[in-house]
Amino acid sequence: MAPLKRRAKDQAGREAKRAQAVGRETPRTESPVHGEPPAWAESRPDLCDALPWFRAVQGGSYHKDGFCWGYLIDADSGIRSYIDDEIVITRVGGGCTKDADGNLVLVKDQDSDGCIISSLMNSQAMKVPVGLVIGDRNTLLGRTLPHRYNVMGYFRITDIWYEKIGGRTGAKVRFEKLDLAEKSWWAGKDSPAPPSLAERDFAVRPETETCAVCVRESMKMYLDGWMCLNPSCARFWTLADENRPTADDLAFHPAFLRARHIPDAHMQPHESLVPDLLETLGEGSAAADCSTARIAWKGIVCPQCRKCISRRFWRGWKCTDEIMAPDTAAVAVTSARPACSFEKMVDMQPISLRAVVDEFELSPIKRALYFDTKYAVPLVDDHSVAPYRKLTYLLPGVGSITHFVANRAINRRTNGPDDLFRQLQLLDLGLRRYPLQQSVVPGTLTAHFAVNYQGMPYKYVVSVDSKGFDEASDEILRALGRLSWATEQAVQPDEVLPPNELLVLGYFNEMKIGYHDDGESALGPTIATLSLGARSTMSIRMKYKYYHGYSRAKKLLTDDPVLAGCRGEESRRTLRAQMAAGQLEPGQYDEQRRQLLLQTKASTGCRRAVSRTSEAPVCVRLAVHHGDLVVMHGEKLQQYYEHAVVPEGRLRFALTARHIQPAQVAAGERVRGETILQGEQVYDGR
Ligand SMILES: O=C(O)CCC(=O)C(=O)O
Repeated sequence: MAPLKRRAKDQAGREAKRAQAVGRETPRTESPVHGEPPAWAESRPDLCDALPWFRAVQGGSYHKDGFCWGYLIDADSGIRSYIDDEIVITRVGGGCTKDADGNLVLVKDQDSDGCIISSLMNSQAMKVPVGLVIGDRNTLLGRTLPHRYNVMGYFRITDIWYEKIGGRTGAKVRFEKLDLAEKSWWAGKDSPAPPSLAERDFAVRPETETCAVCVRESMKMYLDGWMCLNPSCARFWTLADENRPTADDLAFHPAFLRARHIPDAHMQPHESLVPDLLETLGEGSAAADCSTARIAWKGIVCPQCRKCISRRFWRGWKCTDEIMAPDTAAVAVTSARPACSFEKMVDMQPISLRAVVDEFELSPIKRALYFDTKYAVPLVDDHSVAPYRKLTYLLPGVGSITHFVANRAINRRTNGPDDLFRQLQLLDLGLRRYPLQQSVVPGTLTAHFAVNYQGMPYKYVVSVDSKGFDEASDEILRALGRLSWATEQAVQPDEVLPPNELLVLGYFNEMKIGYHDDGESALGPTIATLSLGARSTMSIRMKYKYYHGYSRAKKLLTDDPVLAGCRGEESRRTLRAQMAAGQLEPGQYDEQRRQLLLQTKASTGCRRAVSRTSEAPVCVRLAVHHGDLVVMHGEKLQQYYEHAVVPEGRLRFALTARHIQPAQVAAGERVRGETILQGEQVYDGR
């Protein structure tokens, strides 16, 4: 085989592999495009993180504040959709569901009350250009698109109208490219240049006719004849030739497709198509100023290869990354494209505690505590671990949560929380964001940074190699000393398993960790966390299935533990007792539970009205401050309950220590886990 031909064959094979790896059909061997998009992405979260005009991680339209800002044209643009080098005609989303073949079908009539339609109408009326993105599942264009998501350009909305689609009224929109002077990058390779502006006939327009019934004008959009396009008219979507049974095979009128609007200097987009976030963040001290701000952990468009990249690293952005979302990683492995070397690391100057803590004197002499009776009220112990205040929340038969409340003396002590907060910022801990394991949108990253020392990969994210404690700094080991101390204070002596694993989480402004549990099989039942920097709120609630007694798929629990505070608790407990006493057959038990839980509208025995689909109410809520320690104990606590943490300031660290059963760690790795704390690494509780 001639080398060139072989290369082409290899390329086609790679394309096919790539498509398979990301779960798509093999792209048809379509004609190539003429150029490269000004920005592109391999995952939807990357795209939306980097482009302010397209923040919609789901759905085809990004609309906000009443306007439509961005639109995605992907696999299914609906019947009578159209695309060429300058025009896009597509369906308007909303009111659809997927049929058995995955095609979107309208389930209700669309009208201008819908937020997508009204946002498009507003953008048209107020001359707001809309950014268009084309996905490589679009087959209408008939050309091979270079990336999964490709930014096309800014378009104006020229027409929004209604058609009859599958017996329903559905809206359509026509976009026209704003810049008619330049050849579109998605035009066919070697295709002729577009006519110059001087050569164009801007007068071409389809004819309009007035409906004899509703007296409204409609354009003659279809070659097959004029129709009234007013959905409230009796003549809507009816060709003059009424003998035609359906209007499904209509073709657009050439004048409708050829019509172009004279460029309008006043029609300017709100934002750049490819924004330069890095330039706005500045350099040196200016950059340090906002290094943890919400805007500083948005994505950027790589200035070298134009890929949209999320901020995965504590210190900045890297275009090529060894850990990616499953679908994007597959692309990286099989893509013929050489890896881009671009990276931008920010000068992260330490942030003072003053900048993240709102309290007048940073830490209280002794924290005054108030407990909202909406949530569990703890046992308060001011003596046994003074100077800490010890708050214990007991979940009978399940476990406990112990909150060690710090104060000024504890925090200010040399190498105490105040020092640790600063020291951790000076270290290069290797914190980064990972793709969430279970996420509706593949490639979604955690909204916090993480690094794991020894042991089990962090369950909340994809598996990652952890560092050994032999690589841990003195600061990390001192934190581990505090966490070991807290574990010993919170747990009965015969139940203490010393922590041998530590997870550091870092939160910038507006970062958080959503509801999850820490119940990995190889982990002991105790989880201790040291909190540094901004205050946070920790919420604990029963998992959905234990609260309701059935899974989200409405499958009854086989073994219902009937936890205190669950929905319909008393009745569920009675039924379980009857079943245990042999008064109910298993089938009767299930039937009665089904009636109680799934067939009644509202639950009984709850403190608030709940629907059959709502999440369990928060049962324990902790205000966790700088220097505080929280210990969760009990295997069942992780099995039955879940927790979330939402910080409030510009920077927070959470250091969480757990015990991993050594048998679960590969033999060669165990030595890395030895944690012999020395000298001041051992904490004395002061
Ligand atoms: O940020 C925190 O305080 C808690 C982190 C957490 O939930 C975890 O490590 O599982």
